Amino acid sequence: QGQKLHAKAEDDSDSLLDPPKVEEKLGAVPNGLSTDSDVVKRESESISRKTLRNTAEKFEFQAEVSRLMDIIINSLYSNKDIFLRELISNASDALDKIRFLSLTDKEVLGEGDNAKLDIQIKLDKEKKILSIRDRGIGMTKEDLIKNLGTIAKSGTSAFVEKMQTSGDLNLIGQFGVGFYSVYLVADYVEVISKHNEDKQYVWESKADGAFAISEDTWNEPLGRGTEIRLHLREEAGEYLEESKLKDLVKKYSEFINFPIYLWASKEVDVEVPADEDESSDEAAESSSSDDGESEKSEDEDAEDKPKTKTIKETTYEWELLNDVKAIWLRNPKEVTEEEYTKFYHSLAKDFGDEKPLAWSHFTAEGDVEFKAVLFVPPKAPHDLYESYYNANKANLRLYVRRVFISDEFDELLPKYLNFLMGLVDSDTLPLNVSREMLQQHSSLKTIKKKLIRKALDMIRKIADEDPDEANDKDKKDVENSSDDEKKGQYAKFWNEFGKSIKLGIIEDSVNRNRLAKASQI
Ligand SMILES: Nc1ncnc2c1ncn2[C@@H]1O[C@H](COP(=O)(O)OP(=O)(O)OP(=O)(O)O)[C@@H](O)[C@H]1O
Repeated sequence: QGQKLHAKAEDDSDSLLDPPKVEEKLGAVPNGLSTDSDVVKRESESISRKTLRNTAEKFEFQAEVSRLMDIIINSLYSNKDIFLRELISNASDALDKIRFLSLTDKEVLGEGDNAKLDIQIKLDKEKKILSIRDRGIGMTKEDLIKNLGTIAKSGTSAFVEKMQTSGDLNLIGQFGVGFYSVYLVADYVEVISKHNEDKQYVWESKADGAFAISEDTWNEPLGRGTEIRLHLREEAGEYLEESKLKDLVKKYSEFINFPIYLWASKEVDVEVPADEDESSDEAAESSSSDDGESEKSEDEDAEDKPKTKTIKETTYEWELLNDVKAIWLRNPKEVTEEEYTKFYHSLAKDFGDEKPLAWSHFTAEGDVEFKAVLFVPPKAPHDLYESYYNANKANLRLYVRRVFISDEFDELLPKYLNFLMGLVDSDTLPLNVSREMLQQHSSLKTIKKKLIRKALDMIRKIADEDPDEANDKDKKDVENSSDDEKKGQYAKFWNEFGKSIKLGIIEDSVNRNRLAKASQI
């Protein structure tokens, strides 16, 4: 549980929070404010700034989280881009969660804009603020306290340790602490969040060991969801460039299943009156003179002079940055090796250079219909055997008719195959039932059976295609395959996952023979 330092820490809160000036905060309001409402907002904010300082609750980060943040803040790691990928991935998870809840309770989505399940990125060049907003599930005050600082996840210390040896921050998402990567580029971060069951709150921290939470009475109401505002460090100015953000979204967030928009500038040609100043002066005069002739003389003017001219004007609009496409719905023949590799990286949150050792993309037909993509990762996850008997360790994402349901269904694969990554999307399973009911659905057994068969075939194929394993007759049909690439793959597989196959031989009597074949090394 987080340690609350001061409930009413007026004196200290200045140094901790040092909230941006009134104008700064206004500058970051996502949809812009009209001049009229500016005044009202300014007023309400200057009141609430006091409230913020008076009522801000301060918390200390859990020790491991603090260490992690120190490492990130002081990191010389050059690939700072990864923070955006982590934030978008969190936004997408939050959207998946609310969409899932809406299957059994439509009301949770609300109406109008609230029901739009998208991600919005906005820049404020002047104030150097980058904000990412989603209309996902949002966080209650309690969630903010727990999730962003006080409860360290099991991956936190594992990641801190890993960082000390490898220094590779790229792996952060795999350890479940991706959020903190924001401090690679920002020195002050605000998380504004609204959950259906709570008020709107602001979490803020300068990564100096503490964070603060206040009820949000000054920002625009979010309706539902979360907005993360990054007050960028001086040297992180590149993230205020639209082109940079567009490239990053393309590179890292290709497989996000929700639209990602950027509030992007656009030069447009606008027709304006040729000599605007003059004519408006005249118009002003004529309207004030209020004599019957004024209209007539304006018309005469307009006939003599060119009426309009074209000027360039900058306008802003939401630009869609991604194709919301589900790779698993495509014909496997049309998906390239590179696309599978990238898809694997995004599923596994593993953004190294390594390709998966194998994959299988198939459609099952018959009583139970589903599509699936399975991957054998190039490396075993850091905690594969540590948590072998724990539930909720499955790495398969279950979708029903393209809607993400859960990645904690251990009914889909036996434990010994938990090292596989991938997803299953079924049209046969019902959409509008609770997770518990789904878990008991009879189709799951059939899905599981087929997945195991396909998984074992895929593993068998690693051996069959590996020239190093060429002591049996099936090798002829793979002679033409890219031998070099396949060479040594099976030994690599065995090294990483051999223990799982051995456990399978003990645990899965039905597939014992198949498993024995897969372990012919
Ligand atoms: N945009 C968001 N909306 C709702 N909850 C969020 C959001 N961002 C973060 N969270 C919450 O904060 C937690 C911590 O996020 P963090 O990125 O550190 O870890 P993670 O999302 O669990 O793992 P990963 O880094 O692998 O995505 C999340 O598990 C989630 O509960």
